[in-house]
Amino acid sequence: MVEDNERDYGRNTKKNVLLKIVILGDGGVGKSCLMSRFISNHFDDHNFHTIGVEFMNKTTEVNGIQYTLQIWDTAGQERFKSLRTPFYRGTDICILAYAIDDRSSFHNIKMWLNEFLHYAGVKNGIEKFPFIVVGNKSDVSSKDREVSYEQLKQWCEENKIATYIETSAKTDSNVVEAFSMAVQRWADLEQKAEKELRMLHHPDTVTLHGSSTVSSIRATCCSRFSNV
Ligand SMILES: Nc1nc2c(ncn2[C@@H]2O[C@H](COP(=O)(O)OP(=O)(O)OP(=O)(O)O)[C@@H](O)[C@H]2O)c(=O)[nH]1
Repeated sequence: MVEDNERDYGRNTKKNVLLKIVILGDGGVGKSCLMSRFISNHFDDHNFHTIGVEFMNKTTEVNGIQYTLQIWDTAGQERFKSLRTPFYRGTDICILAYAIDDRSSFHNIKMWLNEFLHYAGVKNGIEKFPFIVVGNKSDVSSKDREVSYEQLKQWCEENKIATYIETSAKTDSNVVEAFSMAVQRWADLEQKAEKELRMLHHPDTVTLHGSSTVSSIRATCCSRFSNV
């Protein structure tokens, strides 16, 4: 995560959490359009390919916590690989995008996942990193659809990715929801990691049968204080 002096996750909801998000996927699936729909609620029917990377910031609130999202739109074309991969390090959330009317972009999600894992240096396992798979262009007619929602769901289950959604940058369907889901997933995993860390440093606080971690910690604190 990008360091932020104001950060105080989980305690003071008025403070700001800064998160770096990268959007990966084949050229033409709509990564730039997803970013501009989310940032400025704008859709441009252009056909320019991104070269290298571009990033933009947006402040948003999820579950009462304020986040500044630094969103990195990357070039999906193979020839730009060396320009985009150096920017993967330090990423907090990875959006893997495909277009629902383009089967090959869906099959390539695995390649994008592996490229990200390699260059971002993610070592803790896929299930511990906040990935979200986004099937864009959900506005296309059913005769043009080449990937079903069921296939998306199944692929994510097989690949241990808990968060997925279909969007349309064109009609503004589920775009804000996709980013909110991604942030929520990050927050859930962060909370889980903090809990694990607490357990590691205070192993004596979690072994009381039938009591929650919080009450176990409280119980330990009280007995320590009462000994003073
Ligand atoms: N029907 C439809 N078209 C879309 C949608 N999102 C993007 N497009 C179109 O898809 C084309 C490619 O969109 P981009 O956002 O440039 O795609 P990209 O993934 O950023 O492509 P690269 O920069 O080459 O990696 C453009 O012509 C967009 O207008 C969508 O939700 N629905």
